[in-house]
Amino acid sequence: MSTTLLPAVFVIVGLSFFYFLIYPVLLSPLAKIPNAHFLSPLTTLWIQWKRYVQQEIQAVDGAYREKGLVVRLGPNEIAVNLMPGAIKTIHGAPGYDKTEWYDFYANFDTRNAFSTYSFEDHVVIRRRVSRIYSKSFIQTSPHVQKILSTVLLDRYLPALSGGPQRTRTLNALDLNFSYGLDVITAFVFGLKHGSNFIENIDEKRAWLSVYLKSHPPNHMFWLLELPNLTKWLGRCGLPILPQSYYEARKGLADWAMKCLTTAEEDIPSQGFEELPIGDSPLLLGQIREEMIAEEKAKSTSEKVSKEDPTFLRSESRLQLASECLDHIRAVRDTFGITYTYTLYQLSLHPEIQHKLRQELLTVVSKPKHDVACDASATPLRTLPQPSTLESLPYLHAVIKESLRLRNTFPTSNPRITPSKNGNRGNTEIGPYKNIPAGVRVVCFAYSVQRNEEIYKEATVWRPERWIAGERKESKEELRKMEQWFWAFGSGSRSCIGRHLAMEMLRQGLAAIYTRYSTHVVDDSGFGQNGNFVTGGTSDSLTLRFEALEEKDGN
Ligand code: HEM
Repeated sequence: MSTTLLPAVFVIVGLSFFYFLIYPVLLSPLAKIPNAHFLSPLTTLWIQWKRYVQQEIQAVDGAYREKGLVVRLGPNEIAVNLMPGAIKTIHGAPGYDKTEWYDFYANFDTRNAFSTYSFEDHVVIRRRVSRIYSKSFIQTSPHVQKILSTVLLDRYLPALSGGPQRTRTLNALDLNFSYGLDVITAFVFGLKHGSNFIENIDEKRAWLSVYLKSHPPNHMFWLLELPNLTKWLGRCGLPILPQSYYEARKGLADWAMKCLTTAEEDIPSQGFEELPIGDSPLLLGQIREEMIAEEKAKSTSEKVSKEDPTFLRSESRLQLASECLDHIRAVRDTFGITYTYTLYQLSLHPEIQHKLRQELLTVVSKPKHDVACDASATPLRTLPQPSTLESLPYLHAVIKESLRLRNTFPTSNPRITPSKNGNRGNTEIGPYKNIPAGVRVVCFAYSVQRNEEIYKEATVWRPERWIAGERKESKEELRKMEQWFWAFGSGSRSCIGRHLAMEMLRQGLAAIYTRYSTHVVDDSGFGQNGNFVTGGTSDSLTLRFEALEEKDGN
């Protein structure tokens, strides 16, 4: 080597040594944070490997237990399990933006509320839909009530009907996926254009199979963690993802666009809520009207008219479709699993099931002769009042406890520390100060809601912990439990569908437990492997539904 090059080599080696070793290990503000693994300050290899083998939550949860509630996962990444301050700031304060991790959730290559990066862009999209997801709308809209009563009373209960034997054994997970999807697709497109997966089982199987191929569990690591590398390798002829993934994504997008177009054609000029009750495409119609108003405000042309379905510029239509499909995905990935988990726990705890039934029967009269024993009987046409169900403490406790232990958001939903508004380098997370901009932060509801200091016997499903007069916990302990409850996230990017989800959970449980008792037949396919049930083809929970006798539960 020429001697003139030697100094340059020394400088490069020295700088590399400083940049890759001395700075991250000793000088970075993150160096004060305990390392989840000894490699963490140097490389992301350890945590990325855990993600690759689908052990991320277990690895991070283990690190919290050993090292404390804030741990360092990589040179520029930390995990936080500190409520309420730290997590509610990370998931709530402006500036904690999203990253390319969310690119996967952009449908039609177009961002929606969930996948927008910045707080500012998100506010605009979220504002469009907040009215129809508000609690008052969900609980009073005749359209929502009609959707729920159609799906529950005309489809779900008949599916449980055991005929003269009065008993039916079935895969509850499968049925509950259909319940969630039938409700949300009707909420998005109207009953007329939504799915009827409960009754059309083959159609449901085909849809779920396409869905799973478009969210391939064994390839999610590449899609979420390394989206750019994955794309680039694909372009270079080294595809990581199977061809079936691309076909399924296209299939799902085509399905959503077809539903959207046919539902849109039915929207009358007076407005989407003028359609027959239940047929109104609430989500699609609401976003569309908001977008049209926004475009009208921007447009100089007088031709702007909502009667013209081609009015929305193509990019707005893609945004509309992207949003609609995202809400369907959000339900597919959460609701059916949480609801099934609730039925599972109630089936494992007959005494709690009995208490719940007694409470429900104080406000809902037990149907004397209905679909529970005779599918041809005229079903009851109405559901209990939403506000009445909401006031039942035992029902509330059962749901809350189930959401605590299986809220089914098994992903890290990362955010980055802010770089704007003079915050550069001044971010504080728990006891750690001067956290630089652009640090990736992950938090898991799994760990938040299993903190033994907050929830006694945290891994035990015990609804009583939430009930005044029945709990062992003091008022102060209850206040803390409420503070740490994080099933729907927090801040402006928290779950927009929480009131709909709660309504579906309450009405679903009331419909079942005033008519049936449930019993576990086979739970070997339901989350027994320590991982989350994400609805793979082999996941199942077989329950037996036994119609109640006249004397039962009273
Ligand atoms: C048990 C049921 C559900 C659970 C546990 C749940 C949980 C969550 C959580 C934790 C988030 C926040 C993610 C983050 O911080 O990045 C979220 C976001 C979201 N959820 Fe839910 N969810 C449920 C049901 C629903 C339902 C029924 C809908 C819609 C109809 C829905 C629609 C959404 C949407 C659109 C977002 C993104 C919101 C935004 O970015 O503004 N979810 N959900």
